[in-house]
Amino acid sequence: MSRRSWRELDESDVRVRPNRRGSRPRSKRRPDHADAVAALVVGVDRGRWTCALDADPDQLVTAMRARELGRTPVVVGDRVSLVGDTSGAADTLARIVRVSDRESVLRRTADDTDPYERVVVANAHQLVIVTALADPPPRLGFIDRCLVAAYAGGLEPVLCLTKSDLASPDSILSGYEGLDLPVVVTRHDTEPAELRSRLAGRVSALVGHSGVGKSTLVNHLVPSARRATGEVSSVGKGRHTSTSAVALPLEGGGWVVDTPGIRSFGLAHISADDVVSAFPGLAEAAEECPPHCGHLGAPEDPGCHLDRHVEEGDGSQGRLDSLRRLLLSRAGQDTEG
Ligand SMILES: Nc1nc2c(ncn2[C@@H]2O[C@H](COP(=O)(O)OP(=O)(O)OP(=O)(O)O)[C@@H](O)[C@H]2O)c(=O)[nH]1
Ligand SMILES: [Zn+2]
Repeated sequence: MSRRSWRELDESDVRVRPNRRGSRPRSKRRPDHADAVAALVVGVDRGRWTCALDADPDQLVTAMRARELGRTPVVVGDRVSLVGDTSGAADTLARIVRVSDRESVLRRTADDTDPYERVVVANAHQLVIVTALADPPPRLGFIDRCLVAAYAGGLEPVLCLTKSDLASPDSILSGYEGLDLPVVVTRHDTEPAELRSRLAGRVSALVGHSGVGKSTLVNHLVPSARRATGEVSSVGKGRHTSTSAVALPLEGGGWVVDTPGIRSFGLAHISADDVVSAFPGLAEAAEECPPHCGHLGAPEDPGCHLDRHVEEGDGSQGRLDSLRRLLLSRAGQDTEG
């Protein structure tokens, strides 16, 4: 069975210019950029990329994309090579000449203003799904869609349940027992120590609907970021309206990537097998399934081997149920996301 991996789904791959047979070689030799320096993209704004040299938050440089890259997407989290003026001094501009292969990709979904699914964060190790326990009430469909996006994109999901002063996490927790999903519970008046230790030294993308307390959380984690929260309302200090991702440095190492405006994920291109492959044990069992099995079980997939696998005592029913709920959310049967 051939499994597509997120690597093959990377949009930068499909945009590679075809090597037209018979076209004359370019007269100008491509520079090899032996003097290029490594940097991490931490922000993108209208054709300018903010890059941290050697991923050091104290060495920020503004860069443009070198012409030779064409329209190669460069997003927050990308590891790039810079040439030119990398002093970071005011009004200087370095050039991005290379984008490294991505270790993971988080895509936002296509919408009315942009019909393409696009990678919004590259190379994040984890996806922190921020959900309030109340006000606004939790949306399980959103969590499920985030999980699918994380598994398919090569990120480890972490569920962060906020506003625990308003409601208990118990019922939500029971809904995710079947998954090996780390859960942290937070509230605004308490230091998020457990979350902080999960983020240390890693790149973590934070996603969540408006009002769940994501900015409050980010301000705990990165006080210098001063993300606008729901309480800020005075004119001129309004809530941030930026819709692009930004990486904020954690003290002691690691980055949190805030993703304002990104509320749903591109799942259209994700196959059932992409999701199943994130479930060790079930993934191997699925190799016994008939061709093109969607793994939903009867009536859709009556021959799915996963049912037999669990009946024979080799896997837990709860875990299979969780997997199937995710497969359904991928198939668009849940539209909350
Ligand atoms: N009771 C309670 N309220 C909280 C908690 N965390 C945040 N809030 C409040 O919830 C509201 C929304 O918080 P924000 O941090 O702005 O939420 P957000 O997810 O960043 O929302 P956007 O800025 O719209 O993206 C604010 O009024 C916060 O004060 C919490 O743990 N408990
Ligand atoms: Zn199957």
